[in-house]
Amino acid sequence: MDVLVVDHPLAQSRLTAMRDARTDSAAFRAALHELTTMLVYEATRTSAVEHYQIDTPVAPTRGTRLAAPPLLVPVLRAGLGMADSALALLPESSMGFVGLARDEHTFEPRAYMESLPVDLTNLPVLVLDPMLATGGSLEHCCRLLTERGATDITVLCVLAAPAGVERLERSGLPLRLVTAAIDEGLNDKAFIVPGLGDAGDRQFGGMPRF
Ligand SMILES: O=P(O)(O)OC[C@H]1O[C@H](OP(=O)(O)OP(=O)(O)O)[C@H](O)[C@@H]1O
Ligand SMILES: O=c1cc[nH]c(=O)[nH]1
Ligand SMILES: [Mg+2]
Repeated sequence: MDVLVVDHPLAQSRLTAMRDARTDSAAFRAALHELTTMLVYEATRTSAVEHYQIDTPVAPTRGTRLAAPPLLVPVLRAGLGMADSALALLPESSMGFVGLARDEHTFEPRAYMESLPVDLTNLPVLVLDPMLATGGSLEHCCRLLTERGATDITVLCVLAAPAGVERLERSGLPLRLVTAAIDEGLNDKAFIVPGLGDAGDRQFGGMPRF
């Protein structure tokens, strides 16, 4: 699996703001928006392009656009905070949604929402979820996508734990991972260490578990 760590100083400064326990929800969301812009920019660096003819005010010239704008798939809740900035950079993209909540005791993802196109053949997909911890949630999401024919999936996250990276690698799914950092590991509650806490709660506040 191809793994890209975006270690640009501007990306790392947004990540630091997100890690800092003193950062309030508004500032956390703002840092996530800006960091997502940088992650999308790096993730699409190698995207296929097509050329077409345009006229500047001075002369005809060759224009460039993405050959196939990717389907964006934020994983609810935490991935919602990445959706707007990704769509701003990729305005021709469509968006699908997957809702997953990790069980606090088993750490297994529980699916509660799935809104995706039926056929993803020949469509690149950009999955948005800030956290790759055990990897259970993102593996589940990516399987939903490959069951619909996706063969070109880029997972965009803010933080990854080595266990999650290994799990995605072992899954054999057609994935690429773009992240701002790979952290030390997981604690006994399967939270990333040093991490940033619960990315959903830090954006939107705590919520009762089902
Ligand atoms: O790699 P894993 O061990 O599966 O953990 C990562 C998942 O946990 C978080 O979501 P969470 O279940 O907390 O839901 P939320 O976004 O609603 O807070 C995060 O956004 C990932 O989806
Ligand atoms: O550290 C973690 C692990 C899973 N989900 C989060 O939001 N944070
Ligand atoms: Mg959460």
